[in-house]
Amino acid sequence: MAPVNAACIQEPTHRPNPPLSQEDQGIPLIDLSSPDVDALVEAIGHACRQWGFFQIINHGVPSEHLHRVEEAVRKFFHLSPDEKRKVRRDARKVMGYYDTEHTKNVADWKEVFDYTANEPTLAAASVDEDDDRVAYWENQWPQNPPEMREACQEYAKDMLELATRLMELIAMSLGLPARRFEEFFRDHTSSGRINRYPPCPSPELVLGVGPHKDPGVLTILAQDEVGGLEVKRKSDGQWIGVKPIPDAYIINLGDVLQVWTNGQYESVEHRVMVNSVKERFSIPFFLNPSHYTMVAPLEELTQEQNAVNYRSYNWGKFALTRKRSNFMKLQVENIQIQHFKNIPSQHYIPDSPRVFG
Ligand SMILES: O=C(O)CCC(=O)C(=O)O
Ligand SMILES: [Fe+2]
Repeated sequence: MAPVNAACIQEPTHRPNPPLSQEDQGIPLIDLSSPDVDALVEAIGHACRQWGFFQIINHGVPSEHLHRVEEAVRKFFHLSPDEKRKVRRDARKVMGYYDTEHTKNVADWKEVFDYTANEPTLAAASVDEDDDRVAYWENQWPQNPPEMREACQEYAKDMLELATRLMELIAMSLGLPARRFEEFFRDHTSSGRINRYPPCPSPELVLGVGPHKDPGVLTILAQDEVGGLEVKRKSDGQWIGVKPIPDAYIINLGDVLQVWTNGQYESVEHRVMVNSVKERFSIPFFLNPSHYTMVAPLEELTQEQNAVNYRSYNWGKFALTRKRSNFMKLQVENIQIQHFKNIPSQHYIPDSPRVFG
């Protein structure tokens, strides 16, 4: 087993504390096949407000599609490091394999494969606010195993369908028309990811993924039976283990939804613990808007609340800034959604890092 690299070691206050983590204390479980739409919308609204995190069952995604991805990626991750690095992600090619991701400047104990769902994806070329040039993200599929490409592409279609349905339910839970969010996804920048967390000789010192909030609209996550994901409960800040449930998906709200709802719904911090015995796989799908979307609180909701709680920002530039900071260790704090929060009677936030560029 590879020894723990110093770059992965968490500050003592961030280290996992397995004996204290309580599994699944009330994380909502929602049956999407319920014929009572009003009750479903109410359950979704409640879960979004109280937790920002919930699990769904009977979601309509064929389980064979997920199993096909699981089998293919297991073969891929068990190839030699040299073989995997043939499709390595770098600063220019933003999709592919990598094993150097950092969350908030500490290296994660994991390896990853990323692919874009809408290929080629129209994206921002630069983090500079005055630079309007666009780039196209393309996928790098491994030659081995050859079936991985098709399995992931088929799965991405399922995820988009499910995400569209969830966004309709979320819109209704806010008293908005079901298709209120549709306009933001014309050239969506959604992506799929496979996380593999190898067994670790010192799981008490590291995290598979450090505490973070997902930056996009929402995440649909499949986890295997090993467990390790924890969510920070909004009501008391306790870390709660998210119990693996066969055939369920975990949904967590991202920062964009927090801003669109003017803070009515919040993205929630989560992290991943690893263990010394078993490898773990998780398969998230990140629903993201078109790169040119100016993310801002929806007018209907700011009128209702008579306040605008966030400044608007360009999604493509935000996403690119975050992608770069996750890829290497930086000397400054990386960009976070709280930097866009409006503070009454204050025009700027003195200690915020430079936002773009
Ligand atoms: O592995 C998990 O359970 C969660 C991973 C995660 O939070 C992420 O990839 O953003
Ligand atoms: Fe996450």
